[in-house]
Amino acid sequence: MPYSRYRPAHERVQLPPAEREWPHRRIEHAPLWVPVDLRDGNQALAEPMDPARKRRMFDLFLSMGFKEIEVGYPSASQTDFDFVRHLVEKDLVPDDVTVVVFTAARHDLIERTFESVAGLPRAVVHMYTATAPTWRQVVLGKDRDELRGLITEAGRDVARCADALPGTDVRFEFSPEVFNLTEPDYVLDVCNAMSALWDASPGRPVIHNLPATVEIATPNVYADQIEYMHRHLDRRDGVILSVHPHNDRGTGVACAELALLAGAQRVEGCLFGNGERTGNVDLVTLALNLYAQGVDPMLDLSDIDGIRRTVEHCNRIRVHERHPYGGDLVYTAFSGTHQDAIKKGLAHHARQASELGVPAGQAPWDVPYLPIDPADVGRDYEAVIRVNSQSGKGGAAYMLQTAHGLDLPRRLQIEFSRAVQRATEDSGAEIDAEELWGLFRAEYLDRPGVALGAWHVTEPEPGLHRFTGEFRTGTERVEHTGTGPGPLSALTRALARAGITVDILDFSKHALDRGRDSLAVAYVECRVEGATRWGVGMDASVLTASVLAVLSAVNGGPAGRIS
Ligand SMILES: CC(=O)SCCNC(=O)CCNC(=O)[C@H](O)C(C)(C)COP(=O)(O)OP(=O)(O)OC[C@H]1O[C@@H](n2cnc3c(N)ncnc32)[C@H](O)[C@@H]1OP(=O)(O)O
Ligand SMILES: CC(C)C(=O)C(=O)O
Ligand SMILES: [Mg+2]
Repeated sequence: MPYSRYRPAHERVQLPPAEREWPHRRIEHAPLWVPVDLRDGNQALAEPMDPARKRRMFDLFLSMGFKEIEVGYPSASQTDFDFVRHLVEKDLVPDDVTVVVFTAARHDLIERTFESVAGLPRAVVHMYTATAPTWRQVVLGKDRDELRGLITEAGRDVARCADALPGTDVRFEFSPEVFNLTEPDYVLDVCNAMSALWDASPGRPVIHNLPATVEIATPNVYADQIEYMHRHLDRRDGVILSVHPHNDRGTGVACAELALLAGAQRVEGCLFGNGERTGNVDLVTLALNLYAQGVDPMLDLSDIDGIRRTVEHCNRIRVHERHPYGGDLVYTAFSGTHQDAIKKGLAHHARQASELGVPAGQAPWDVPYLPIDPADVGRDYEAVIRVNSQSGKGGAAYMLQTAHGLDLPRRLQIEFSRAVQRATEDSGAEIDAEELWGLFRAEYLDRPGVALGAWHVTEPEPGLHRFTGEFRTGTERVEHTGTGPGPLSALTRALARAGITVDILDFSKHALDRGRDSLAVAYVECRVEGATRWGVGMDASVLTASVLAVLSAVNGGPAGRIS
């Protein structure tokens, strides 16, 4: 591969003088978020959104709490123009929301843009022109001064059109497209010229949006470029410094975050990172990254699957299973040690919440392998742990616990996990909660072998129990009696008389759910004919569950013979 054709970023970008405070800063509040899905995202779709899909996306933005929304490039297509008119004529823009319309720096396109917003109380007109050397020379055919002239002339057009639209409070946005490949002194000069022309002031700030149109360097370089602008822009308190990262190197999110450290106040991006080539920066990830640091993201992401469904419907592109925060698999652990840690972490979290006397959803979050509580974004815990051949004891135990209320003793978890591993290795597939339950039943509850007919336990004197019952295998039936200090020891004596030697090593039981009619489950670890294994019994009566558990252990090995 001819890698030497490519130049490193430091040869392509004139780096600004190094004045950097951004490495020492922290992001302590959310920036102004601006979704550009209806423009930048839409222009990258094989099948651009029709009016119905555009409307659905717009309504989603409102429900999530966006206050500034880029709604299209109305001079470029009739669909975009009509969509802006639809918003105006149906009065669909709430009082606290401002729409942004996008235009190139061309007189005819600017005029058409203003036609589209007539009747809106507020709008941002966003004008762009590429400023980087290759674009100047190859695309626009202009030198630095000529291009500056073209931009300022179009800026005057924009201001004139705004004056001619008295009912609409127009604010201005300028994007030096490919800012990140433009010489710092040149782009600073052009932006300052626009601030002067549009009279940027705190009461009517101008937005300077500095795109990494094509990502070409590590995020620290973008941060340096943004900090340089932040420090040197004229009328800084009359400028909203905005960023617009793309994701060509896969570091769009990092660029946006470092840019915020470097002084950016506003971020343009798309939900789940749709957009040209590898996409615009993903606003969902950015917002939830803040959330995961304890910062209010100022967006409602509590139904992430609903948001994802709408975005997938509108874009006709699916969100990847591993996509941060929203993918199907991102709150799921398959591997044994992760499952074990999550299971312990969730139990610890529940205990902490009850010690603090707060609901689990309010208690501080510190669960291994889960950066946020899946419930906060509308995910449930059931999907957190899934079982395949790489899963250990914890995963299967967690699934039996959440789906069926079973609290398996640790050594039983280990024993059952071997059966799970055999089953999943044979199939090569994942096992779902229903299949796991079927396997558990077959392994412990429905074991063939010795069964019990009629039986009863009496306590002829305190501390002495007598078990009498009919043991059956196939057509054989024998009745035996045994006595012992407890009902189970009496049972083991009766079994010994039937020719089966059983020692009880461990025993535990619990109710399956609260309430008087609930089932009881008993777990018993036995040495049967010299081999140690577990049995499980389930019944409305604790005693019956315990007796069945012993028989389950008996039946766990080679078929027992009774005599
Ligand atoms: C990074 C970004 O996302 S930028 C936004 C890109 N989005 C889009 O292009 C989507 C919609 N665009 C379109 O539908 C069309 O490009 C239109 C309708 C806007 C213009 O179409 P046309 O007039 O046919 O021009 P076309 O797109 O072929 O070429 C662009 C022309 O505008 C010039 N131009 C490009 N960008 C700009 C700009 N920001 N400001 C002024 N002129 C520009 C080019 O130099 C070229 O001029 P030339 O014809 O004299 O060589
Ligand atoms: C803001 C505009 C010009 C843009 O989409 C880009 O540069 O990526
Ligand atoms: Mg873009």
